[in-house]
Amino acid sequence: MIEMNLGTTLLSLRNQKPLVHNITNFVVMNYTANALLAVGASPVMAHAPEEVEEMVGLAGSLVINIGTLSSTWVEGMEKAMVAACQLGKPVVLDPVGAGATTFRNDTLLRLLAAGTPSIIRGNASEIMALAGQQGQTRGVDSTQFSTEGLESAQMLCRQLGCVVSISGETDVVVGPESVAYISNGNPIMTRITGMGCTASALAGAFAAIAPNAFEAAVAAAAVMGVCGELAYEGAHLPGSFQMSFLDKLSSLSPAELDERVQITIENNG
Ligand SMILES: Nc1ncnc2c1ncn2[C@@H]1O[C@H](COP(=O)(O)OP(=O)(O)OP(=O)(O)O)[C@@H](O)[C@H]1O
Ligand SMILES: Cc1ncsc1CCO
Ligand SMILES: [Mg+2]
Repeated sequence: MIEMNLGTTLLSLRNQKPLVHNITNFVVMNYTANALLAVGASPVMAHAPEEVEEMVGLAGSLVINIGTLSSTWVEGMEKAMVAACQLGKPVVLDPVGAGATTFRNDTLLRLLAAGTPSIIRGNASEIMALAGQQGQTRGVDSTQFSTEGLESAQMLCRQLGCVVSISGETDVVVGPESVAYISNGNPIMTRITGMGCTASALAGAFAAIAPNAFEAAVAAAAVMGVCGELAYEGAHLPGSFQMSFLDKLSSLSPAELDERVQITIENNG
């Protein structure tokens, strides 16, 4: 069974301060950059096709989030994906709204043809839609429980050769050998936009420094969940919770993470 020391991984992130190149959506850009800074990483947002290849060269990892697409952005995402894969840099793909529109579905096919992400992180509806299962995607919020996406995630993991992380009440992280269940967090996290996008950005930060993609995805889910719980202790409404969550990302100690994380790891298959 896999041994993981998440506190040490968090410490390593803060010591190494990886540069995370984000091509993400207009809704969450500012919050995501602040979350990456708060946890101890260094964010850069850059989507122009003219510069993404150079930026990927500087970064420790790339996060592609398809939340608010346009044709020019897709061109930038595709170029960045190719460059990251050529350079061996980890890529996190957040398939926001997968299954909702033809444009999103076609874009995801294009990106997956351009390269293989290290981690795909989405909610259950998105992961099920990406796997070709008839999910019930309406927009960007899930209509399914995370555990309902397990088979889809296992299929994507096998077919694409990447880690698949499904967020929700329990976060389910599917790797080639193991499946991790992380049951921290608070339901208020669904009342604020962009918590999933933040989870993907953190997965990018951890992917830049962790020994493997599975550990990176687990660390991101654990930090999200534990900080969600800590933030809720002092802030019960969405506005103050959002600010408190950033504070907890920066004040969370490695020991606190190890103490509070609720994780079960099983063999995959
Ligand atoms: N019911 C819940 N209880 C506890 N934590 C939750 C719950 N639902 C979601 N979370 C946590 O909230 C974060 C975001 O997950 P969610 O599934 O809402 O992402 P998402 O749908 O992609 O969000 P968005 O698209 O708004 O960014 C994750 O860290 C997840 O663990
Ligand atoms: C609300 C919303 N719409 C497109 S992207 C986004 C942010 C959460 O995914
Ligand atoms: Mg999302």
